Amino acid sequence: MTKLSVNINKIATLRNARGPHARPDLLQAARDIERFGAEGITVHPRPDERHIRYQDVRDLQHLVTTELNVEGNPTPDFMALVREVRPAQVTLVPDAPDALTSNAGWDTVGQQAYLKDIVAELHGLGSRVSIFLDPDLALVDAAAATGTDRIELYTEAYARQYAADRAAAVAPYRAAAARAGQLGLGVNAGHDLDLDNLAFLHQQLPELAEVSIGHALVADALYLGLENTVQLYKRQLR
Ligand SMILES: CC(=O)[C@@H](O)[C@H](O)COP(=O)(O)O
Ligand SMILES: NCC(=O)COP(=O)(O)O
Repeated sequence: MTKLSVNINKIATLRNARGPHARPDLLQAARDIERFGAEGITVHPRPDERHIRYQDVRDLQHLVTTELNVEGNPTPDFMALVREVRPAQVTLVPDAPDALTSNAGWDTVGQQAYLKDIVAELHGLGSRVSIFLDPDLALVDAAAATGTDRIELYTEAYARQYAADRAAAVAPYRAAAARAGQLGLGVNAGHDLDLDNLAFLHQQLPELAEVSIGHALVADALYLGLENTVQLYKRQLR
């Protein structure tokens, strides 16, 4: 079974347009998303706190009853936050502070020693660790050597190529997921997944443990409603 973790960054973006206590109520949205059937809540606090604020992560830790997945670059501030919150899963993403959104996976070959230390510290906190990376076999092999539990396949390239040639788009992801499975790594995926491209990825990657989806899901909810949208995404994963 592939779990759906809903990324609520964009709900925070809407709230922040009117200040920290404005509507929509982020915490209530997280509770409702779980009630509507999501199996996890994902947040990606960025250094400028333009959507998820560090305090949101602290608050969510007390109310999420499924799994809280906290994504980010393991800067000193991020590490201080996860030491305090001890999320069920930490997804390491090498994004620059000024990145509009995540735009690259880890170089697990060049940064293996660094990642190994971070993974060990996160394990000491009791968190499962996932490393965001492109679907490249050498990167998967090097990720395994860091001691990470999972990888998160960065699916922007898949999403971009999907309409033109979905078989070609998914091919490197199939190979990377299969290699991860052989190495005993769990496989997550995320970025730009939507109601068009999700079902095919799920069919093609039997190893897929979890997808984290935010931008498209929140945009769809404007038209379809949040409850209906969460259920439509879950249906793609059957
Ligand atoms: C890790 C990743 O793929 C991102 O998609 C992400 O968490 C979304 O971040 P933004 O909501 O800031 O674009
Ligand atoms: N890890 C990916 C994620 O959380 C959501 O990405 P997106 O659906 O907002 O592109």
